[in-house]
Amino acid sequence: MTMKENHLFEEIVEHSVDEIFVIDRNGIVLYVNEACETNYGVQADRLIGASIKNLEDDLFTPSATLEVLKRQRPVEIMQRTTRGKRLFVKSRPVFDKETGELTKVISYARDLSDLNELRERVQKLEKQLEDQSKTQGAVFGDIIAESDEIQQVLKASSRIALTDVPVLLSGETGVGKTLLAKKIHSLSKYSDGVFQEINCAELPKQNRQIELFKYLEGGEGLVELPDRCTLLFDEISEMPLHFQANLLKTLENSDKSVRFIFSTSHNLEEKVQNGEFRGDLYYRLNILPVYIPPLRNRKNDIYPLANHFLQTFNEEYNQHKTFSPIALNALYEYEWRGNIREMENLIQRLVIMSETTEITIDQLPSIIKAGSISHAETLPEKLEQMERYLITEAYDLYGSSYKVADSLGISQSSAMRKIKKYMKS
Ligand SMILES: Nc1ncnc2c1ncn2[C@@H]1O[C@H](COP(=O)(O)OP(=O)(O)OP(=O)(O)O)[C@@H](O)[C@H]1O
Repeated sequence: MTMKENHLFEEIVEHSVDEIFVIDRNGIVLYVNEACETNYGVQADRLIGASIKNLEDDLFTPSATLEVLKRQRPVEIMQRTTRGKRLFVKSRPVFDKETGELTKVISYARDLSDLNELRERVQKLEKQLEDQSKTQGAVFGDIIAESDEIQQVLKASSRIALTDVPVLLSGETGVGKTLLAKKIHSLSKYSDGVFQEINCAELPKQNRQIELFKYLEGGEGLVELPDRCTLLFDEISEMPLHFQANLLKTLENSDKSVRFIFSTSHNLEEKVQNGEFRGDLYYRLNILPVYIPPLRNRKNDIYPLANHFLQTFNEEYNQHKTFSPIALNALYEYEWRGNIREMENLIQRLVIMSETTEITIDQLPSIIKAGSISHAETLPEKLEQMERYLITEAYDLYGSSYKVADSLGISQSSAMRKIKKYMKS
């Protein structure tokens, strides 16, 4: 080895992150590199010449080197230092080639404290995630519920699910009343029975449902219900008046083997005032009312829902579509009169029909494009909308906060802040 090579070699060993520790056959320290300072808080030259027996317990425990001296073979152990480090130590004996006697023990120690800490943190996070998905899985399942409004609805529903009292779900068309009814069924003691939907507007036309009704009334019907079941009377306000009388009787005589859920997208109270709905039935149904707000009043759900449907239809049609930020922003601004159903149908159509991987604003229906900066009322609202539009458009175009800052003449940190504000997804 040349002088230069020797020097290089020394440097490598000296600066190795792993500690290198060498003792002779009597357990006297011959060499230790500078990693020992971090592991034990003692400088290397104070250790050289010391006996390993004296160092054990004072600096670390147990000693891998002593084990090697005893057993004359390689040893791997976890060691704890008095500085609180956890070291993984590999110790190897070195034998004299001629006599075969042990001459030295070389040990390599790797500090695993950080790794352990990291592992503990990961384990903790995994546990948190598991707990979270357990509660969400149990209560929310596949219902997207980012907004406080819908979380309140879900909380109330999971309490309601534990009772057998009739429930009245109200909200505009497509807000998720049927989905929620199914959720209540799945969380209730009726979940092992069937969930049956009855469309009240269609009632006079459907013989099977009339038969079901006869059965519920206690008459002899062709339909038999299982021991326990949930019946969802969809659009209850559309039920003809003569059926309403039957329903009232059924509810009064119910033996609790059936869970009744009613849904309406109309104002039942108004219908009562107009004489189109029986008041006595209304009060009977309205014991546990649950109102699901329209999507435009719970904007926090828009991005998660859009992403959820994009993912679902991407999987279904084996696609990898994404939304351009500005298209996503237009979905955010839109009024969604048809609520979640409208969004679901639109995204399904876009995933199937879009010819590009990225779905851009010009592929959206013109009503959505047009609305994207229109309905702000006050000056601050209008300014914010304009800013949202400009930021998302610039980001859409350039894809970097630096270029957005440059093109709009603002600082990069301000561009960054605004991108985060307007483009959370
Ligand atoms: N929070 C949600 N997360 C995921 N999907 C949802 C959510 N809410 C509704 N949906 C979906 O939107 C569609 C419409 O929902 P649903 O049929 O339950 O609405 P509805 O209020 O019963 O409508 P209608 O009054 O017209 O009967 C369904 O495909 C449903 O799965």
